[in-house]
Amino acid sequence: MFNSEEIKKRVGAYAADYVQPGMTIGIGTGSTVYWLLQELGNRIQQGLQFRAVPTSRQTQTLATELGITIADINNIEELALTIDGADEIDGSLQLIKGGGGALLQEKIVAAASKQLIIIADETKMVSQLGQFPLPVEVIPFGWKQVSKKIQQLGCREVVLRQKNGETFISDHGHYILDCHFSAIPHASTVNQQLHDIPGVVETGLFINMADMAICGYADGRIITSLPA
Ligand SMILES: O=C[C@H](O)[C@H](O)[C@H](O)COP(=O)(O)O
Repeated sequence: MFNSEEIKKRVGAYAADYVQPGMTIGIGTGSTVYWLLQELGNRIQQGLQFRAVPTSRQTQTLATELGITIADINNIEELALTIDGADEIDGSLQLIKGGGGALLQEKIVAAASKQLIIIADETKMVSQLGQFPLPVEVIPFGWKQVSKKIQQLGCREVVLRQKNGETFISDHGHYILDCHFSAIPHASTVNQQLHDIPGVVETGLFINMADMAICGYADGRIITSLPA
């Protein structure tokens, strides 16, 4: 049996096969993507050449250390593919993302990509989204007003994200509200309702964006799935 870190490592390495010479790709953020980056770093040593748009400062720093050529998204027509992690994945490959606070840049990069491949361990697969608190990125001004409006949508608790005893600030200078819905049966509707609240910058709901999920299991299986 494989432990959680080993599963992430195996899935990250597996997904590296999708990166072909000469591609310009998007690279996500998080502890699963960490292992993808390590494998891509190995392959660069063996001669693989590609360019990447990172989805966070954290990924940009690590990618640069590993010798990955960084591309500016504004100079690119379209990305061949993006590989990213997720916090929850349902059977239709609708996602909750943003546990690491990178949802805004991740969504922009995913939207600029022909294909979005999600890498995850089995704990991320759910029958319905919403157990994981939904991250919503908001501008700091008036965040309590925004929080009240989110509660009016049926969210039982909204928590201003903290890190090391201080308010978490995203790469783009925003706050993150972690929204405890318990269940999100109509994710597309909730996504739209959240976007309609003034002050909301982006939500962690990635609706109809993922083209494939690569999921690793403790027993060693790695299963790819397409939207149901
Ligand atoms: O903001 C973070 C991202 O959306 C991550 O992709 C997500 O939180 C999953 O990260 P991990 O692979 O560390 O569970």
